Amino acid sequence: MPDYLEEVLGACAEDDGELADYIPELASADPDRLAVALTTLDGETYAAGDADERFTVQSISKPFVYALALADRGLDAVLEAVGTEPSGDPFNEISLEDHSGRPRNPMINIGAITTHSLVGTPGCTVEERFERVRSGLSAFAGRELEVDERVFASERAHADRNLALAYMVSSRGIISEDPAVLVQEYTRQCSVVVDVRDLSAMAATLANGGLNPATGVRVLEPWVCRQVLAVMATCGMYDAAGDWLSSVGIPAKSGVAGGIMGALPGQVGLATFSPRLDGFGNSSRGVRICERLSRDMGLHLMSLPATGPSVLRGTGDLVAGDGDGTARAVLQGAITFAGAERVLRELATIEPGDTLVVLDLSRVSHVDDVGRRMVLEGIRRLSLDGHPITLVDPERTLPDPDAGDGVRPEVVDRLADDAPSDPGHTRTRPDS
Ligand SMILES: NC(=O)CC[C@H](N)C(=O)O
Repeated sequence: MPDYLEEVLGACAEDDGELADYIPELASADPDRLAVALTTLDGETYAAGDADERFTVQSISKPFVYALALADRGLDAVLEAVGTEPSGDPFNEISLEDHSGRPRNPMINIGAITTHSLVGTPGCTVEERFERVRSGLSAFAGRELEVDERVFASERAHADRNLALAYMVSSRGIISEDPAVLVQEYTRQCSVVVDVRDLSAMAATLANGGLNPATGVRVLEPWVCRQVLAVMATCGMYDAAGDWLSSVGIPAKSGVAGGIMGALPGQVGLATFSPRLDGFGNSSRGVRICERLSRDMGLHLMSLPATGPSVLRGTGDLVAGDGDGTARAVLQGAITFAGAERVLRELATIEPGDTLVVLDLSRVSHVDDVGRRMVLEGIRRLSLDGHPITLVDPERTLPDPDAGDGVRPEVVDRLADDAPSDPGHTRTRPDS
């Protein structure tokens, strides 16, 4: 992986675009810095290039602060103030919905300024709210992040446009606090300092359903992650969001200091840094690196492998036992809707009767809620047809297998007549 990342940086070294200069301090950045990092969902981070270079998070803070607002106030309260439609406009436009006056989405400035006002418990002080933002961003990154006071002061002195946006939102009655204070605090949020390792850890936390894979800390509930990733996918790259989703296919967010952060749900978090920006305000080389990573590593959200058909091991047919009429299905991988449907279709071929049905889950890695409910419904119906059922589930991937109607299958670690498949790796029963 490190060699590959070096190779990608080499291939994307040519640069074009301009430094953001509407924030004077950003114009003094070294424009040639280039870095990439990638974090797996078991917490391994790979980095290449100027990975120790620090820069301000800028707009990449927006999805994370949106997440904190959702966690603190709930979906309805946040949706009342900020929409979820791509604006098709540049990041600093006055993009308000005509009918409601809401900012169109939380990834553009006008929506992000509004979102900042929703963080923390209602009535908290400005300082408490900012500490919630700072410590929240830090939890995503897995280390304590701080504000770059120079960039903060520099942007604060040139914040007329954001002030205009905040006054527009205020005039529509969406915020009730002083717009000047809100812009100041939003600007402070944008001035938090990160490097590419931080950003890729933050991205990996989103990709991992809210659990920081490096620290093991649960930062968000999965529903918040899903909401944030959906809005990133449609709005994260501003008026280039459609091109980005079709060419890269990774929910992502860029910042004017030159960072890009991308989170591919269930797979990986990644980040790039290169300060020169394209006409949309996205890092030029960062966009090219992400395109390449996506292409090389097959990271496009819309090209997921089929998981359903392979969930039944072997030919997929029920395996008849040693002439004793036992029906046995060996399941493997992740059981979500598509896999559970496949399992149910197979179980439905079993004629009513009193033969034993064995469902072997010892090779199952994960069962989601719908997979669990579907498998349990299959068990319930088999039981009503007269079959005793045994679940081989040494890892308890199917927690609390209560199928309703008083049906509770027998759960065993392995069948009595089964030799352990790999004596070197004896499974132990988790503490109950
Ligand atoms: N695109 C960005 O990164 C914009 C963030 C910047 N702080 C601003 O509000 O203008």
